[in-house]
Amino acid sequence: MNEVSLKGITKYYGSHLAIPPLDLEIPKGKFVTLLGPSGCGKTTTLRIIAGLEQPSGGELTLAGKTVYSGRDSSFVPPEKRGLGFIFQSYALWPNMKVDKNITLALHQAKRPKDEIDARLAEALKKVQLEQYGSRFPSELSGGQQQRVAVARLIAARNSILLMDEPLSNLDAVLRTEMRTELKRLSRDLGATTVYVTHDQVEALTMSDIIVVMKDGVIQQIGSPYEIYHEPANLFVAEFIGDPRINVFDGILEQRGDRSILKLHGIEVVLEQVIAREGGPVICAIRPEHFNLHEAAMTNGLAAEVDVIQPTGSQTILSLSTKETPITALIPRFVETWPNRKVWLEFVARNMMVFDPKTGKLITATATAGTRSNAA
Ligand SMILES: Nc1ncnc2c1ncn2[C@@H]1O[C@H](COP(=O)(O)OP(=O)(O)OP(=O)(O)O)[C@@H](O)[C@H]1O
Repeated sequence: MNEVSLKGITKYYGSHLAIPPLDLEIPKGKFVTLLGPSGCGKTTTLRIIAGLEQPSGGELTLAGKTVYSGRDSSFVPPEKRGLGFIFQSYALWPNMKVDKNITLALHQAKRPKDEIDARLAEALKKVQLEQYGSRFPSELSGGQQQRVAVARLIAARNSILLMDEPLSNLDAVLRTEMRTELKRLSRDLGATTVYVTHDQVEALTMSDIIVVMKDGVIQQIGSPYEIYHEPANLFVAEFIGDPRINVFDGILEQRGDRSILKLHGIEVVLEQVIAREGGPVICAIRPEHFNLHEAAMTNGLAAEVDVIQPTGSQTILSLSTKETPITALIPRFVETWPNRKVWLEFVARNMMVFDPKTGKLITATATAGTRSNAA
């Protein structure tokens, strides 16, 4: 049974339809991220699950219990849904010390004192704030306050956790640390987590399942691998990946038993035959999927290295060609490029092809990229 189930959920703000009928099934124990650009309806969807927003129609079930139904207008309020929240602002009570902030809900639920003390100690230990129980939130750094919010979730032991951009106020180093902590928390609690972000790195690093949304409509539901390597459409392909995927206009030609892509004067023989008539298509290739050559190649795209940006383990190269700017990513630290002229080889296996009218993927690039799982 799915832990969170949305069936035909809609949401109007006045006459504005923010969420057209939305179906989403979230399996128990999974870390699911709602990802998309600003205004795509991620927060509204999360607030509907939380009960902070009343839908306009549809049905919502949590752990098999209907908490909203448009049919009879039944609505279970947030405090009765048994959910744990962590939002952008940590929502700590400023006038309560850390230990009270963590245990407030347990006191309200009239749990026995021994149990509350034990859960508090465990939660403070998990977030390494054992010495901070008697401080006020204002006496803590932003990262420590965030950890108090995490400790509150640990102590509450909710089986469904809802998180809305919880890391957006943190600096880069803390953000990476907290990413690990939240992922560990979700795993250790065996919780079903619904996480909202517009940050694709967070989505890729933390999720079991990513739900990509645009204008309130789900574009794709898949594992991080599928979303990255087999994007359902051009929107997903362009939204995921940093640096962005390179996109070209191309022509598909069927020649004998081969499908060939022609773009910018070069030809790429595709590994699979595409079962459709030849004609204009949109091709896309990720920056890490070029091979760069110093010597001229007949079937390589001539380019000039324009800007070099080393990021540490990788270097982003901005290249110019006669037709279009291209971004390439190479897996080493590069500061200078002796001879600016290069030839870009397209790796056919990694070329994605999209329908120019619908934007839908027409090649299944299941073999793209290298998928590896530690033994
Ligand atoms: N209280 C409100 N009143 C009117 N319109 C709203 C309200 N809240 C959200 N909307 C609209 O609903 C749509 C979805 O908003 P929502 O906040 O869910 O998007 P989001 O993807 O979470 O964006 P962001 O990342 O910027 O928070 C947007 O068009 C927004 O303008």
